[in-house]
Amino acid sequence: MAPILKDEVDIVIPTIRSLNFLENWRPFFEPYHLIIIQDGDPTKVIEVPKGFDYELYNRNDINRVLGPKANCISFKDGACRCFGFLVSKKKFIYTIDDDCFVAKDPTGKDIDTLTQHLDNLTKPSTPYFFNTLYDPYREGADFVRGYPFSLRQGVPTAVSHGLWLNIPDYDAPTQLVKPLERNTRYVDAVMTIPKGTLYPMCAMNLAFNRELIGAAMYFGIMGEGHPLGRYDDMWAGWCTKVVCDHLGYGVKTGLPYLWHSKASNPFVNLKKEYKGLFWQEEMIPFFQSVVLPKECTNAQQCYLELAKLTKEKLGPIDPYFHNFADAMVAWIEAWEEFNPPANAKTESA
Ligand SMILES: O=c1ccn([C@@H]2O[C@H](COP(=O)(O)OP(=O)(O)O[C@H]3OC[C@H](O)[C@H](O)[C@H]3O)[C@@H](O)[C@H]2O)c(=O)[nH]1
Ligand SMILES: [Mn+2]
Repeated sequence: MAPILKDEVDIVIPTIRSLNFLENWRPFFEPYHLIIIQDGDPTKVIEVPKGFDYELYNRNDINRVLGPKANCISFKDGACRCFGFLVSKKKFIYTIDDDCFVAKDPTGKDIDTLTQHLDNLTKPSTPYFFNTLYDPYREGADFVRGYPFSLRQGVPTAVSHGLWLNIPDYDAPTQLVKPLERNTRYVDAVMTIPKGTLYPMCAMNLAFNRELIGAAMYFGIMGEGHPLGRYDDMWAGWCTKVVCDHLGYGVKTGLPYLWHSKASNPFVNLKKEYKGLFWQEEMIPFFQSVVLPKECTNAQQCYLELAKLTKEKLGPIDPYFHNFADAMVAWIEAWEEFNPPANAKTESA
C-alpha cells in the first residue's frame, strides 16, 4: 500500500543508544522523513541505517540553533525529542522510542503503527458523549442508539496515543515489584478520552497534529541539571489534554500497538522519577482545576496561560516549577520563531 500522507509526516526519534531498531521498521518508515535527536555525548557517532531520509541533531546543533533558548530543551532525557517537533514543518508528527519494534496483530500480521495513527488523526473524535462501540468512524463500527445526532460529526483529532505489547510503560516502583510482568493483551479498540479527563500520555508510540496542538506538546526541562526525569511525556499529556478540551479537539488512545523491549534500568529510573511520584499528587489537581480564558484561541496562547498558572500554582511546591514555567515561555518564543503565523510572512515579504 502506498505510504499515506508521505509528505505531511515527520517521524521524530530521540536516541541515546542506537538506531538499529529502524531495520525492523524499514517497510513502514523508509518512505518517510526522520528527525533524529541524538541525546548525550555529541561527539559520539550514531549510525543511521542506509536508505532512510533524515536530519539528525545533537546537543551542539540544538545549542547552535536555539542559542540561549536551548536551555528549554532537556539533556540526558528522552524529553529532548520535542526539539524535533519544533523544527519540523510537517502537519503530522509520529514519535517512537528506539527500543520499540513492529508487533503482530492477533492474525499474525505486522502492525503498521504509522498508518493506524494517521487514520486516527484524520478521523474525528467524540469527547462530549461516550460511544459504547468505541470509535464510531472505524470500519465495522458506528454510533449506537441514543447517541445525539447533533454530536455525530465529532471534533478534529489532535492526538493519537498508541499502546505497547510485551513491556508496558510502568513507573520504576511498579517495574521493580513486577519485573516479569508482560502485556500480552491486544485490545482491538480506539477510543476518545472524554473531555475533562486526564490520562498518562506515553511518548513511545505517539502521533499528533502539529498544526493543532504542536505548540503545547512541550516535554519540559528534565534530566541533567533538573530534579525530575521521565515525566516529560506525562507533563506534555496533561498540558495538551487541557488545551484540547479548551479548543474543542479530541485525543484518542488504543490501537496501534507496538512491541516494547524496554532497555531502561528501573533503579536508574527510580532516581530520575521519584520526585514525580509525589509531586504528581499536586500536579494532577492543578491540571484538573485549570480554566483557560475564552480569549485563548490557539495552542500557543493556551500554553502561555498554562505557564503563568504553573508559576503561580506549582511554584510554591519547589523553585523547579518557576524555572519550568520560564522554560515553557522560552519554548513558545522558539516555537513562534520557527513557526511564524502565515500573515507575519506576508508582512515581512
Ligand atoms: O537520557 C536519555 C534516555 C533515553 N533517551 C531516549 O528516550 C527514549 C525512551 O527511553 P527508554 O526506552 O530508555 O525509557 P523507557 O522507560 O522505556 O521509556 C519511557 O519513559 C521515558 C520516556 O518518557 C519514554 O517515552 C517512555 O516510554 C529512547 O528512544 C531513548 O533512547 C534519550 O534520548 N535520553
Ligand atoms: Mn523504552
